[in-house]
Amino acid sequence: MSENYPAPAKLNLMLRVIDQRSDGYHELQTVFQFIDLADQLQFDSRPAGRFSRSGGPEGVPEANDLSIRAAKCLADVGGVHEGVHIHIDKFLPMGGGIGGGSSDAATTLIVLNRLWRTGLRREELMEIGASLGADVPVFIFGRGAWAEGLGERLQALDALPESHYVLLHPQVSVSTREIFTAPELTRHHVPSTIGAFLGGATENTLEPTVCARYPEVEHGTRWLKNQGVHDVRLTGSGACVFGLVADNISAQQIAARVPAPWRAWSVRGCNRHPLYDLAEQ
Ligand SMILES: C[C@](O)(CO)[C@H](O)COP(=O)(O)OP(=O)(O)OC[C@H]1O[C@@H](n2ccc(N)nc2=O)[C@H](O)[C@@H]1O
Ligand SMILES: Nc1ncnc2c1ncn2[C@@H]1O[C@H](COP(=O)(O)OP(=O)(O)OP(=O)(O)O)[C@@H](O)[C@H]1O
Repeated sequence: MSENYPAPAKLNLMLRVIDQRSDGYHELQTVFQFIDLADQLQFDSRPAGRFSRSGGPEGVPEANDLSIRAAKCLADVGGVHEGVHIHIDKFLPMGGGIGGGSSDAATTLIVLNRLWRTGLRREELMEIGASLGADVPVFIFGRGAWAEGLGERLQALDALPESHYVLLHPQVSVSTREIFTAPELTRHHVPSTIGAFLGGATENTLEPTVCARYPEVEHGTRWLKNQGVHDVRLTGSGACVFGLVADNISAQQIAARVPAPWRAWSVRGCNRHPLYDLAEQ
């Protein structure tokens, strides 16, 4: 039986859209923190040119899976004459704003770089990651971070409180692309600072657009607030919302009360990716 490798989710503890570039992408400021909720991946060697997947996200064809795309990119860049079978035990909701697909891709790059002995440095893996999606590089960077640009200019924040959160998925899937292309989205905000974030400026400026288009997200936010959860906000482009609680027990009690079909978890912030040392050369 092959080894299990985690692909943890992330939260955006704040997110601010600063500007729109001429190619349509948006300049952001955001704070990333990992959480202890993860997909689990297994890798089995296959002959050159053979790439396959089992398990994994429902409705995503094998060839489009970000983990398979990541494996193929690494094989190309590294001149690898091997294939791989990837099994994904999927626990992270899709279109949840917690970076499930991106994290699967990052774990694939980190693990295959070892198994295939491609010997790429962390920065090189991050570059491959950036070609797959804006959220991939931070999972390879492996530390809680302040991010700018599309999320690729990263500054480690190792002293973020590793708080307990309740994370709620209101059973809708939000397309990141839909939110960023929405005509009503406010695209220009005055840049913030790490100091302002640490002082409590934790707004996600995508939230009004997401809540207007997906009322379930607003209902989920209200439900968490009614349970006494503090500082409730959207992560990424949603659909998940999360907020602070004092400890694991309170988080579990609140999560257990969540009305179906919503789902909720007691999670804890982590400033280090569980595979951080595996990516270090
Ligand atoms: C919202 C965040 O989750 C915050 O961490 C990320 O910025 C989104 O990262 P992601 O899901 O990896 O997004 P990508 O797959 O790279 O982009 C999906 C689509 O969102 C839009 N997009 C994404 C990121 C960005 N900074 N500006 C954009 O305009 C683009 O239309 C793009 O086609
Ligand atoms: N292994 C994978 N797991 C999940 N989604 C995948 C995967 N591979 C490709 N995808 C595609 O990526 C899309 C985004 O999925 P993901 O779970 O990363 O969303 P998200 O949590 O909203 O991400 P983000 O916060 O990065 O916007 C899915 O709708 C799916 O089509």
